[in-house]
Amino acid sequence: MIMNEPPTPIQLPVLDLSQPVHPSFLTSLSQACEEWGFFHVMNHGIPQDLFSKVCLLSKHIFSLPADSKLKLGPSSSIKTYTPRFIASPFFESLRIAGPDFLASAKSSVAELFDQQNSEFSETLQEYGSKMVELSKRIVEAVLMSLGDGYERKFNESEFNNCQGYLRLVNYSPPECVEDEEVEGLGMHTDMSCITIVYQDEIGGLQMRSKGGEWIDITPCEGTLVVNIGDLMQGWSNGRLRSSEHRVVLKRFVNRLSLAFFWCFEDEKVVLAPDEIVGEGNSRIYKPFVCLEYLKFRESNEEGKYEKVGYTVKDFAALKLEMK
Ligand SMILES: O=C(O)CCC(=O)C(=O)O
Ligand SMILES: [Fe+2]
Repeated sequence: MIMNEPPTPIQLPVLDLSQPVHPSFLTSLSQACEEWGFFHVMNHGIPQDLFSKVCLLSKHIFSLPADSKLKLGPSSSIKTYTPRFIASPFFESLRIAGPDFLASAKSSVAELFDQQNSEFSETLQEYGSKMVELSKRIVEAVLMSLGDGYERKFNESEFNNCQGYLRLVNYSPPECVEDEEVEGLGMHTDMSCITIVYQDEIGGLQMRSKGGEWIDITPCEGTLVVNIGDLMQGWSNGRLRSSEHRVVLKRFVNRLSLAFFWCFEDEKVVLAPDEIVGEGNSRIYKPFVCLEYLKFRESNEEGKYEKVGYTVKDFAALKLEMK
């Protein structure tokens, strides 16, 4: 009998921020960004205690009664909360927007509690500002991986006005499920330049290969997951891949994640610089305004997360003339 070989586990590169990036590492980083659009980061400067604290505070918020949480959205003026049954039956999230994470957290907290809960706002402020610093360092490494000196050329000029927001996500445990695999968040690409994800020890995040195979991204203590988003795919003329991913849940198991999205400013015109396109290569996207793309995505995917098919390709791909 011929046994099928088990699939080779994918070893995504781990960017180690405690030391200068080695040229040989840049090769694996650029390969991973091109092939998978995913990699890990370690020695990122965010202490485990801070993750634990943010998770604990998030759990407390998600455990509040539904009518309290609904004061934060989706129909209220503040709109920071996405309840279950929008993205999926299991997914609920709270958004804290930068650059003033403190003010953003405070405005949600003020709706939820009679008294000021300054611990929540201050912790989220600390987490948000650390994530901003981390995002800048990661973008720098990604630019280095694209070519010698690109971080010096483009980091300031193109990425200086980026902004971040944080999504605290709670996945309720599926109970009676017929299928073995339950999607907590269906297949999608992120609208960001890069996304940095902390997932708890449960795991469940999966990336999709170019061939359509789902590959587990197993949690590893001390590392964070980084993925390339659509804005970066557009800006890099497709050299960096914004790959589809999803979250699968285990029966009876609750899952929590913290996703940080680092994005261009709304008014930015996203256009790959000539050097990034490279001589002799065709431009595959027309220039587009960041906010217009975000609006395009929002108008196409409300309540349809599991069916997401629209990406930067649908929005900005140039129809190449056949020769
Ligand atoms: O929950 C996760 O691990 C990932 C969430 C995600 O992909 C997203 O919010 O875009
Ligand atoms: Fe995502």
